[in-house]
Amino acid sequence: MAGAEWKSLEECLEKHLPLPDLQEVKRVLYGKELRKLDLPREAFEAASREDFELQGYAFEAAEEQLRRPRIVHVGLVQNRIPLPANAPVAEQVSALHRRIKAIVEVAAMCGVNIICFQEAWKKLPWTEFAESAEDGPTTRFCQKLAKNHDMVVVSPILERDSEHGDVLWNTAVVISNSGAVLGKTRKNHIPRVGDFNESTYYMEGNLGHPVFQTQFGRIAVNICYGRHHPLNWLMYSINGAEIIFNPSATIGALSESLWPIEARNAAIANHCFTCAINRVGTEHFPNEFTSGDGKKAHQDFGYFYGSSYVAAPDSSRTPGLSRSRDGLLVAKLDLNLCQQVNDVWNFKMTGRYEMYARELAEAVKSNYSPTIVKE
Ligand SMILES: NC(=O)NCCC(=O)O
Repeated sequence: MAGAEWKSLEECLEKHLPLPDLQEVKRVLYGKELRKLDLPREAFEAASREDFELQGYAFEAAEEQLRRPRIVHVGLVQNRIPLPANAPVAEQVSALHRRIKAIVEVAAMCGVNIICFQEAWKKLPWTEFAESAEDGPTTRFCQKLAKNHDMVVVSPILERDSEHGDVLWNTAVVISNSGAVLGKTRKNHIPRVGDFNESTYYMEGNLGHPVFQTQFGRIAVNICYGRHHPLNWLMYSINGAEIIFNPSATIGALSESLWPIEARNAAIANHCFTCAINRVGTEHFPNEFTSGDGKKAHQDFGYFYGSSYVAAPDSSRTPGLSRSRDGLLVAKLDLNLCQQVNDVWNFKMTGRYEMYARELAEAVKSNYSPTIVKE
């Protein structure tokens, strides 16, 4: 399993494939080649000074007679944790805030309207990271960023809900570009796979599938492991999401072959844009742990492979950010594309939701027996 030394799938293809083959491979793997965004020189200079990758791509939609283009620039941020996992909690938080601030400043130079960070999660002693979604230090920090840069901020945190007995949740706070907290959404599906046994970390989300109306479009957040659940994406889409962010923390050995497929498939199946964001690097913990999966005790989860990307309803997608570096991916979207693709493929119209609702309602009953026709 490659670590940081294997930079990206895209770099590998470009290095090894002759141009005509490369073009066909890109057509199949990426839908089509997207135009690179002409981002400001100062943004590239700042990104290089701060040592993170910056890439930008544009998704186009057809011109319409009655609607003007609905252009929005999204920013996806992937990063290593700046300090080791056993550094004092307050120092880790400040270092993360400093790193994010530097990246958000570059996003502002690139005209980003909505920015989303990667997933946040951990257990003891990292429960000390947990904070109020409404007025914790990270939310207050993000409110300032949002207001200063006129940018919607999606901020995944570990939430401590002190109004309900200090319950911990894996939460994304959505902050309007006015600086006001628009609301929050919680991770609906908690992984019980390999080392990612988060069932002892926090509870399954209880807020359903909220969609947030922002000045730039309707957005939702499907947190990490939720991306394996097609119905989770579906419900955000049924509630009207035009862009679904998927802040994640996942490692190569477990999910790298799933990564390019799942968010991209969700964009296609739901006539919306999806933004898949993964962290970078290997994180070491002071104590060994096992996950009862037959593997030897170890002190890290494995390699978080970055590779953040944006996918569109017409099956096109951006290349991924690198597997090894912090990065900011800027994508220019025309939200008109969602309805345009819907009008061609009609997945909502042909979805037969009433039939599935009826069948699922039966299937979850304890006395259900599956319909299997036998000779
Ligand atoms: N953070 C998290 O839910 N990780 C689970 C692993 C995965 O979904 O790939």
